[in-house]
Amino acid sequence: MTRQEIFQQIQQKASFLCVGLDTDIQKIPQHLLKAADPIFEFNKQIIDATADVAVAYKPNIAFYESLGAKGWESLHKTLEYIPKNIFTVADAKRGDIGNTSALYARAFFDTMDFNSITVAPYMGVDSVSPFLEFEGKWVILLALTSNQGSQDFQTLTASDGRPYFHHVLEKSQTWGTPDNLMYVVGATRGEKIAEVRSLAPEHFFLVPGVGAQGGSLEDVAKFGMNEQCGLLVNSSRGIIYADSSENFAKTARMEAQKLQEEMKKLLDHYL
Ligand SMILES: O=C(O)c1cc(=O)[nH]c(=O)n1[C@@H]1O[C@H](COP(=O)(O)O)[C@@H](O)[C@H]1O
Repeated sequence: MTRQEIFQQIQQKASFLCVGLDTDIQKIPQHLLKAADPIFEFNKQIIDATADVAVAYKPNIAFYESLGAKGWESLHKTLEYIPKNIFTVADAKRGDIGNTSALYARAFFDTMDFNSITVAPYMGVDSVSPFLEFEGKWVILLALTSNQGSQDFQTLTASDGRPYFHHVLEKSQTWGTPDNLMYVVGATRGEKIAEVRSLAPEHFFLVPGVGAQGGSLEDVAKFGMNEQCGLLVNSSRGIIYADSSENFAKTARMEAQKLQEEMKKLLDHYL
């Protein structure tokens, strides 16, 4: 999927919402446990309920691989079920020496047909570039993450006096382009989003941390939006676990729609 196609979808839906499919067998409504594949059944209903307000879905791979072969099967079925015009993110946070990264890339881009994958930059160029070799696919590189531990390394000062995440943003722009590289920038880092935007004016950002982690959507738009919106804002728990009753999908839709309505206002204001 191209950058233009992602932007078109954002305009059509007046939304830059990514719904996180962090589907936890311990948290899904009890009545679904009777289904042959409860994880898929849950995802299917969430997708049906939110597809008109979501421009992306992000299954977090940990929730699936923790269940072994059955979990991978649920993931495959979920990916197949997502409408083809909606952007898909394999939130796998991979990255290893070159030949291993090449196989991770094959797993998520060939064996499965995800549009993108989250990748950790720590091992450098040869760990990231195998993912960038796939035509039409995207790397979403961790730049400044939403968690507390992001301060352990990402914001440390390098020998030239600038924080490490600045180096990640600058160096990686020699590896990929705004047409195959996005960055993860946590919503919990409000004012820092402007700093990231100044270093990567054209790139799309995947922004997790709105909802359960307390990030402000308004700040994300204020500091991060560019001419093509340039944002995919993720919420997982805030949408999919808003209700644990049989009405979960309806409530998930209401939560997703609330975010979409706020996003529409922000798009009208900033674009
Ligand atoms: O790469 C990610 O998606 C990610 C990066 C980051 O900095 N922070 C972060 O929370 N995430 C993911 O985004 C999702 C956030 O989920 P909620 O906090 O439930 O909305 C989880 O799947 C996290 O693994």
